[in-house]
Amino acid sequence: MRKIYIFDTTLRDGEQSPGVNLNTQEKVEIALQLEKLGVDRIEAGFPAASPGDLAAVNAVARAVKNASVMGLARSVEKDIDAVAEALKGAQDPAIHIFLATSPIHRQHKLRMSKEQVLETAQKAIRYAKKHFSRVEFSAEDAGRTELDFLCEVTTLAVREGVSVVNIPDTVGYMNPAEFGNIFKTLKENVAGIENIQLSAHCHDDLGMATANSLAAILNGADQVEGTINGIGERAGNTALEEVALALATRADYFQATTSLNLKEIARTSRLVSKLTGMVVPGNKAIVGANAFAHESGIHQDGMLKEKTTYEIISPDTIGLRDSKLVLGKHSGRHAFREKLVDLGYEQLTEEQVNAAFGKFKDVADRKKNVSDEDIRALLEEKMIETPEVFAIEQLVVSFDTHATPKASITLKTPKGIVKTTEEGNGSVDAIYHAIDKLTGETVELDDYTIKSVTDGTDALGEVHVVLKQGDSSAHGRGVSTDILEASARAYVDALNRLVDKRNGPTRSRRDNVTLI
Ligand SMILES: CC(=O)SCCNC(=O)CCNC(=O)[C@H](O)C(C)(C)COP(=O)(O)OP(=O)(O)OC[C@H]1O[C@@H](n2cnc3c(N)ncnc32)[C@H](O)[C@@H]1OP(=O)(O)O
Ligand SMILES: CC(C)C(=O)C(=O)O
Ligand SMILES: [Mg+2]
Repeated sequence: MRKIYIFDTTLRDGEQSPGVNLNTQEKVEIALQLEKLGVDRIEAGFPAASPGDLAAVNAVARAVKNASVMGLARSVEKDIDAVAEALKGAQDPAIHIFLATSPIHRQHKLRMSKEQVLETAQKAIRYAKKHFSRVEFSAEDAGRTELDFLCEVTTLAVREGVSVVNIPDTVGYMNPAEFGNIFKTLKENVAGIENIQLSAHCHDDLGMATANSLAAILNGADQVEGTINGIGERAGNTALEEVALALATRADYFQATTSLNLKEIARTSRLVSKLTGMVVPGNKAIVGANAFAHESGIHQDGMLKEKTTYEIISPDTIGLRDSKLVLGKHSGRHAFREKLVDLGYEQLTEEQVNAAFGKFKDVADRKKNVSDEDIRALLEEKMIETPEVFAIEQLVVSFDTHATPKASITLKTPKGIVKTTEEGNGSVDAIYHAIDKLTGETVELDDYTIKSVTDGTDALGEVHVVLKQGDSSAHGRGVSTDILEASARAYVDALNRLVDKRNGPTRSRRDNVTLI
């Protein structure tokens, strides 16, 4: 297996993400985690950018012991001096200098001819070599540089004794075939290329950074540059975790490996996200919250039978505990039953599971994710099987800050389906008036409590009421994503229990199940 060197630029190119600004302490914290992850090279910043960045790079240089710490410089002496200053005290320092080589950059930005570019690069490399034994040279915008000129620049850099020539696709313009061909061409045409390392530095403007980096590896690149979570200028850089996992998962194809301790990937990703404030999208490869989550019934069934049906990477490879089976409206009975067993409801009959599953699908239609608490709440309600003397068929509530709240209820009663509309001091009061009228029961509301059983605005609300009727009282509970519906259900549940009590010994089947 060929070793691919990992050059992490989270603290430099990653910090170039709009809105990201890491202080010294944060840079050191990330650098130490990158060291644990096992990256070979850490580009800690751009020391000429500001005294603060110079100090931060210096702090990183002094803290890190097991990776080479590097700083970036333009091909100008004062930038190189700043890197030399910043890397004082580093165990294994190296400099990264760059100069754009593409016609667009030469003409419009640098305003240099090809000859001036070659001359400037040569002078800068020579100057850098006075301070550093290891110099990396980058031909900025290499992707849009004429191939013969890129060969010329690389030949010069090799001749001047750099250790690494980096080929950046600065604007993410390349596709894998083209980018791979650059490496093949350099390998075949640059004298002495075998004495240096070739590096790939890709950006993700067209979503091809990882693919381009892998194409570079297949065509001879020794090093890949990138960032954790793919953060960076504009659409970001190559996500290093993607390259590392592609190499590890498809070692059969790439025949290459890295020195990364893959188990540190999840932790590193979380830290970088926390300190940069760059939220990792849920569907992000490898480190997104959904990367090891399965929602649909067919996939969950496959996962329960054999994980490799739907997972090419085991979550524990990157330091996560387990895959997640997320219950939602696409889930099926296999996953639902598994969840019930997990939650301690293994004694339920097939009939009870089916009834609970139907209820679960109702909630899932209204809620993005159905949590463990939601399921517990649903089951507890389902399993207390008091005979349903009264049942809500429909509830319509009208609320207006300038009018009296009204509730229209359609109720199933022993006399048939009945309907009424009543007003109240609030929406719940109107609902309870309407239910009183339809049931003909005279009760007193002794207690009413409401709580959210799960998180978020689409959480399940749980309402508890206590109704008194003469000497008798009964507790009722209702659960719904809508608190008015939960209130109505709790009230009707309590009424049913009162009637059940009045009718003598319970006819409910609640003894079959254990309530938690
Ligand atoms: C592709 C990349 O990611 S490159 C790295 C990008 N990162 C950064 O730019 C972050 C740090 N940069 C900074 O803090 C500032 O830009 C500084 C301190 C480097 C320079 O600031 P200023 O002196 O104010 O110059 P400014 O940024 O406005 O312009 C850049 C100048 O550098 C020149 N330049 C750009 N790249 C290079 C290079 N590799 N070598 C030499 N000169 C360069 C530009 O042509 C321009 O020169 P000009 O002033 O003669 O027109
Ligand atoms: C400085 C260079 C390597 C860079 O970040 C780029 O070209 O994208
Ligand atoms: Mg870059």
